[in-house]
Amino acid sequence: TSTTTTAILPSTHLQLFYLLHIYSYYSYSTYYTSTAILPSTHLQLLQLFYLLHIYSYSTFYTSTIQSFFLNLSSPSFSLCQLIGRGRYGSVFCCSLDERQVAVKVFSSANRQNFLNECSIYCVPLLEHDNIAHFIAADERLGAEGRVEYLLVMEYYPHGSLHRYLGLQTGDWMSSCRLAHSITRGLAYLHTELLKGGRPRKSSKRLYRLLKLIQLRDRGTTSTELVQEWQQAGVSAFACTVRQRLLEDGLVNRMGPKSGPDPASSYIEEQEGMAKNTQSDASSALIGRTRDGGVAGERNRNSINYERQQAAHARLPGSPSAGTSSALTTMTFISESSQGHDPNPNLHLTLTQEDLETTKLDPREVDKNLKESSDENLMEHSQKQFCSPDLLSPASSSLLFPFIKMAGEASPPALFPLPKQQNLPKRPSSLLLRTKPPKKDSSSLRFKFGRHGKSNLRQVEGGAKTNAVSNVTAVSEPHRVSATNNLLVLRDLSVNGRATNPQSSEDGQLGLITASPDEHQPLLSRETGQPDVHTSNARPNNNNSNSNGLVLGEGEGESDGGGEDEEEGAGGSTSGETPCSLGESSVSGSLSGPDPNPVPMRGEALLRQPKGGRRPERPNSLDLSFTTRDLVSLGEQREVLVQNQGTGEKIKKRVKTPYSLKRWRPATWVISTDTGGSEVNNNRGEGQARPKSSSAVYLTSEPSDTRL
Ligand SMILES: Nc1ncnc2c1ncn2[C@@H]1O[C@H](COP(=O)(O)OP(=O)(O)OP(=O)(O)O)[C@@H](O)[C@H]1O
Repeated sequence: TSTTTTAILPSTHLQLFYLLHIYSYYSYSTYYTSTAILPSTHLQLLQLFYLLHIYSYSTFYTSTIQSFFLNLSSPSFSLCQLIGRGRYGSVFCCSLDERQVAVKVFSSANRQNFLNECSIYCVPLLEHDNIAHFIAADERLGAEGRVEYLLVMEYYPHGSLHRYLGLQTGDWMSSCRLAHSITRGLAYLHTELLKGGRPRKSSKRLYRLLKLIQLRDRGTTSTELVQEWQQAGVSAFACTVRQRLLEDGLVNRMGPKSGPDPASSYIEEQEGMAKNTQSDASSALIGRTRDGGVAGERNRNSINYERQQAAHARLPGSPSAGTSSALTTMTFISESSQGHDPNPNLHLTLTQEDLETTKLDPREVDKNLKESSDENLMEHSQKQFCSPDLLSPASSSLLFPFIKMAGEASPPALFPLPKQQNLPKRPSSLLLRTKPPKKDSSSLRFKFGRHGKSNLRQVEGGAKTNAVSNVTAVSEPHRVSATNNLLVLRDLSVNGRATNPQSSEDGQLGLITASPDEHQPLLSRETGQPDVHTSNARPNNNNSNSNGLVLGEGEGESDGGGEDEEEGAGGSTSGETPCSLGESSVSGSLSGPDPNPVPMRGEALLRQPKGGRRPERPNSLDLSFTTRDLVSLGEQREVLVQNQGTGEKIKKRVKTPYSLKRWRPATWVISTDTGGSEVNNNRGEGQARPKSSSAVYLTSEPSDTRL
């Protein structure tokens, strides 16, 4: 197909095609499942590939088969040398277009076996190194004027495995290689192509195409064929007729939803013929029984001899009425047709001859039918491709080589391995996405003040100023983490409000999902606290360092932030206005007795503009973090580390803005050090934990941006 496709596809698409070809080896069989797994872009590519593949196949087969028809029917083509003999035919080595091929010749009596074998080879994607390559099929008149069927395959000089092993002796390694190649082919056949023996739609189409070509009279339809058979007095088996009808797409494999089934009508006709003529007991005229009221428990898809006999017994004068031994047909009936399934009529009629010749085990057939259901396919695919450790060689997935191959052939970002769909749930951690800074995000940026600017930007502006002053003016170890806390502080400050963790009452750590006072307005709780700075000075805080200093810094910076007029307005409502943010957060973050707390960037960020009105609640919470912030954080941290010469980790607790409390995640953890331990000053012994604030944990390394 690659050759064919090369001619079809523009060269620019070839590379993509090959990638998809590899990709398809493990995704094609779960094509429908993949719709849930694959990103939409990949899915589109896969669909494109799928169409191309079908197209290339049909083109390939049409052209190849037609050319072979010409050659096979030409007198130059002759069966040269007999190389083997199987149960259903003899195999010859032939020369065709100066190419050695193996031609398996079926007698007319083995026509059904010929069709079966053709149907296997016509399955798309059957191209595999370890599977014999099918070339063409045809029928012709043999030497004695009898029809014979030809199956043309690639010639393999080593012959069958049995013959090879009989003639050769090999060492251990070559035996292992041999076993591996065999199992690869088998695994490919059994796990990816024919799920339970049911051909796919595309294969059905190709199969039909092939069979139409095979028909001597190419224009013959199945209806005409049936008539032809009837006129000729041919006693056809029901399965054969159905097979023909299936080939031409006149019936569905699953049976019609309503209306008469052409196959069954034909079978009924045959039954009528049998009833009228009462002549041919071996004419295989058994159809389905239509009595849905057969008493007793019946197994699903079981062979129902009783029904069979009852059906025949209802035929007056049927020769089989008294001679059940004359029955040559069995009927598989899907019992789901009597259940709730609206489209259940899975009627597979198999003759006794079929069962004998193909050595079908009814239980196996039943199992395969069940396995071929969509649910089972889906389930199977889920197991195959959604295992948590698909890439592990230890995985039991037989497709591992393909997955591995696909993973190697394609960049992981381009073709991510299928993962189980994540159901939306409350996150236990938030991933800080790196995205380019937006001009304005209406979803979470609040509009404060008269300037119409987002609060965030105002704060950021102030933060930069403060950060510079911090870096230059101070050299305290804890500032490292304080600067890193900017990630969280910024996000918190977006909402213009933070709660004081020290003012909490219930002692619950912020790691819990929801606080008991989740629905209580923060204002009502904190109105008793005239100033948040007062609450910061509570003695239970092991971080209660120099609130006054922090306050002083905060005020100074607030002034510097250019929000004086708003600050004045917010003075009376300091408990609810954002102006108290910075102080509380900084006071929470500075660990240990620090006599010289210094303004930090995070502190400045928390210094919110004090608007005359409360901010609106956000419709969504964006905790995105720009790469620019990361870079700046990293730079500032380096500077601070150099200045301070220590890597002491400091955690910072901040107040949760009231507007955030309703949407905050269960835990906000900034884990900037994968290996490092968290510093959590909320876990202090006997320390009163904040009632409504979220705990923010920060470790030292700024490289990881996982929140
Ligand atoms: N493509 C081929 N290339 C070379 N030798 C072949 C090829 N196909 C078949 N043969 C030879 O012909 C012999 C008969 O093959 P055939 O397919 O008719 O029967 P089988 O596969 O051995 O068994 P069965 O009768 O169940 O199909 C094989 O044992 C093998 O030696």
